[in-house]
Amino acid sequence: MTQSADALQSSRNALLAIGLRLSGFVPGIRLFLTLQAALALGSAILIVGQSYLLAQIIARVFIGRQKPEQVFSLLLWLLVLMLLRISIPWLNEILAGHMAVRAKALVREKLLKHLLLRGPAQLKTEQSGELLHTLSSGVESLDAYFTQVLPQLCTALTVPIIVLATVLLTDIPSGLILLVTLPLLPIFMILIGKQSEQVTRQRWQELAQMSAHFLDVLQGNTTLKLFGRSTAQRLIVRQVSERFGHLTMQVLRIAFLSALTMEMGTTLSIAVVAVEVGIRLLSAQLLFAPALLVLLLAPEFYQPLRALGPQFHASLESAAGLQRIFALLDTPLACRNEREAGQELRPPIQSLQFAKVHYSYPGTNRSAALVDASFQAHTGQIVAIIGASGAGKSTLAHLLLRFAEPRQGTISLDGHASSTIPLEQWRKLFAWQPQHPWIFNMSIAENIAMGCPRASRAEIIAAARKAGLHEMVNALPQGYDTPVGERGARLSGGQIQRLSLARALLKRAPILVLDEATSALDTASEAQVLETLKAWRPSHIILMITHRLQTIREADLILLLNEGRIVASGTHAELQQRSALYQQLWQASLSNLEVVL
Ligand SMILES: Nc1ncnc2c1ncn2[C@@H]1O[C@H](COP(=O)(O)OP(=O)(O)OP(=O)(O)O)[C@@H](O)[C@H]1O
Repeated sequence: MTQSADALQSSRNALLAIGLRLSGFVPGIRLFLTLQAALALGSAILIVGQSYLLAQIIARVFIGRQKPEQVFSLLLWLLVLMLLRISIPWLNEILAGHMAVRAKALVREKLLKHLLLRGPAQLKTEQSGELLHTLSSGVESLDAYFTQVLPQLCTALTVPIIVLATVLLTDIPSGLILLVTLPLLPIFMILIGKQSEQVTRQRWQELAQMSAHFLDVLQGNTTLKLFGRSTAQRLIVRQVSERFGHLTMQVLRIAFLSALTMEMGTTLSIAVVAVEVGIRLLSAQLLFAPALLVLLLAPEFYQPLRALGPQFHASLESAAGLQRIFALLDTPLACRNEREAGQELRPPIQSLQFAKVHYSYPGTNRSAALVDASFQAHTGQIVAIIGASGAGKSTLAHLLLRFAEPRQGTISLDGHASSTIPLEQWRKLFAWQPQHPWIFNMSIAENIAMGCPRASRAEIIAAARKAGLHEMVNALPQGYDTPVGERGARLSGGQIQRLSLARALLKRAPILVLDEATSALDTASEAQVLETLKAWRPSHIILMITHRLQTIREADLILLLNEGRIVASGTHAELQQRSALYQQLWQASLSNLEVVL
């Protein structure tokens, strides 16, 4: 009994915790619950009224031998109550449907915003397919929570109490039987449900894993085919599907068992009331009308609890999805939250500074990705960041863009530390061309306009010209309206890079961060891009991460990174004199060797 009470408590707490958590960011939940409770109360009163009228009509016609005309007004009232009772589920559906749509939109928005705030470095630790599953199915599970679980819970908490009070007032012994059998049903249900809770959660995780795996296999289809690994992957998918099927059957078995227990429990309880009422009616201890009222009310007493059984399983399904959503929302951000108030910082920006910046990726035992990095850059300068693969170049850019916060040290713009400036405002000051640009399944113009959604077509074309993309786009039959396919499938690597550069240029931010901006370009296109950057230099700070040393000959400052440290800095001429490592790299790039930096 203690165990069952615990189970009851923990399930109620889980549902309550979900409600409380949701009420934090879905306004109107309290009002929704109040309306639901009011509708449940209305429903309970209508059930009692309807049963009372029916009992009276039958007693008057069959026992009192009254003519139908004499009970006409009662019949009319019965019709009115029946119509009102029918309208309650309809009202419920509208209300709950509306609330579910609103809650889903808000939760999805909040989750997406949180994921975007986590930035690329942190998101790398998640599986895209699993996130997609949570964003779609996890959020959709709110539907069941609002349209089934909460309304049924309100009904189950209200109707039995009103019905019980009526039966107690009508006939105390029958009321006592209902009272004794009442707690047994939810306890049975929750005891069985507790078992299925774990299986349901497991099933959710399995489904999420399966989605993640499917996405991985689909995206890496070409590689799998080339390396002859598609059959092995098919086998893995089959195994995961079989495990998922097995868990689904387990959930269904438990659901069936719980439904059976509920049905048997309620049928037996109703039978006990019926026998007790029948015996007392025969021995004239009870009149016909109250006896009939008790018999009519007994099934109504158990009905909401019976209906709660399947809803309880729906609630477990919702809880598994919602718990994953809350876990994602609870993941601390690697950067300060954009809502935090801070100073206003607007262009133009004169300088940026790294002062003893230190960073190590969370969850890694390896040495820090960036150690004690210090440098200054001013408007009008091109700063080149070079170094071997894994030296920490992208990490430096990510910290500057605040996809992560330094563990130690400060990054500042015009003397204002990043921690004092709201994230959204900070990022407005940067245009970024990432190493692996993301191209959306939209037209070329729409993709470029990501850099500035209000840009006119003329501005988009001007940015494309500067990035050396215009000629190619012009040659296409649909020009700038050409759809580029998923992840820019219809574009070459070089075209994707130019499109991404056009997007960054269109943003007209005072600081331009280019991560391998020209790595996929031919020499002529690269020269064109470098000319554009030279033209932008006077009014911008330009940071270029590159492996191609020829492109940075004219940089004002070159930072040479090695194992997370800036081991040398200066102009090309200075580094030629001072740094043996730089000389080595320069010689290697001059002789056009395939140097893996
Ligand atoms: N999300 C991450 N989690 C854990 N470690 C990471 C993560 N991203 C990068 N690292 C590690 O941090 C170090 C620096 O990586 P970073 O990407 O900054 O190098 P890089 O100089 O830009 O390399 P490349 O030229 O190949 O792009 C590497 O050792 C890398 O393995």
